[in-house]
Amino acid sequence: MDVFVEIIPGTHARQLRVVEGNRETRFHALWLRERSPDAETLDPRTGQRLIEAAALPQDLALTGAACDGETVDLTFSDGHRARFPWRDLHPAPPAGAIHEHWDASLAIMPSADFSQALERDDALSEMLEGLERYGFVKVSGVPLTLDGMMPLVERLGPLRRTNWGGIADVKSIADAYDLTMTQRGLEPHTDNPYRDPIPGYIWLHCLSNADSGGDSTLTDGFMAAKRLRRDDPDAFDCLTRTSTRFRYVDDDAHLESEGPLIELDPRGKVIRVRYNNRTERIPPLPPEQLERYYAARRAFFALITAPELTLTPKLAPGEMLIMDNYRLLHGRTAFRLSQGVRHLRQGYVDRDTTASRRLTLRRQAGISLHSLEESA
Ligand SMILES: C[N+](C)(C)CCCC[C@H](N)C(=O)O
Ligand SMILES: O=C(O)CCC(=O)C(=O)O
Repeated sequence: MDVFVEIIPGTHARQLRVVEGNRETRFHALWLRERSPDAETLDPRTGQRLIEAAALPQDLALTGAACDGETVDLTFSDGHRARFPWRDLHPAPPAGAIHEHWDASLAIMPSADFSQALERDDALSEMLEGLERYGFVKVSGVPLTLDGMMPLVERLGPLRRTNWGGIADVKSIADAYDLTMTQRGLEPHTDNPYRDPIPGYIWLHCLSNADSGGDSTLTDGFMAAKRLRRDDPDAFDCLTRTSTRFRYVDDDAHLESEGPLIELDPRGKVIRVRYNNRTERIPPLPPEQLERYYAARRAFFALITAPELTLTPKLAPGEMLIMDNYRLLHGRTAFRLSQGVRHLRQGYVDRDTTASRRLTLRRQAGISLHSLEESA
């Protein structure tokens, strides 16, 4: 296979081309200089940068480039010499989209076994990769104790505490201070968009369910957003540009936050959905804007409640859903208790905590992080 590097002509020697067969990657001279893998540039122990990247000369250029198939040897106009392992400048092509968007036809629900994930790193890794790919995972065999989920939470890192404490009850009670504590159905929603930051992952553990009703509903918000973008681009545009507000108030707390129902990154990729009818308080925008917003929200609501996009698992005692709260909408059907009690427990875990465990498990298993890093 033909392998070579060259300083690209006509770029003031500020770009490098790395070629292997018919695959080529281009690099900026400053990018290469600030990542030079040597002990003056990057601290050998932490990998953190020692030089100030923003203070490098803006016109820094490459003065030499060679490759022997193993190492790329570069020199720069500031006299620096950098040697990169070839594969660091030529990562394997990205392994494809890590997110798989789904609808009601999803054949196999991502699932995990509590004690296996607790005891075996490969099972925990599989659980977290499934969670990343599909936005949720159903865990079986969770102990039927109040904090039964806790040992598995602790495999990842800290539980996020809130004004409701650590792991909290979701149970109907006479004097409900939140509508989740009634026997009402709950529309598909994301949790707590009135917090900042919004909880990353929801862990919802069933201790007992109602005989009739109380089924869970799950919708892939990224799939719904994709459909909206395709079928009603004007509505999509409106929901990505209108910042709405959410509010939760009880005797001890006043929580408020705002953001769009569909949030994009600077490249236009959907990175988060928010939806919580019970607590949304859209500001009094000019009526023309609201007119458009209400039509768009209605179109989005039709999608997140569409049976062809919705899964309806019913949690049995000892089952638990872990859900990506930036992607998934969850809800439940109404129930009526003639006897017994429907008792769920819920906890939150942050996104960085969850991602960190997934990535360290990958590293342990020797799966390259390279393409992830470079595409990030
Ligand atoms: C029952 N307790 C108050 C502890 C939790 C309430 C859960 C949060 C709510 N379902 C939401 O829509 O964000
Ligand atoms: O009761 C349920 O099944 C779900 C509760 C819920 O959606 C919530 O607490 O956010």
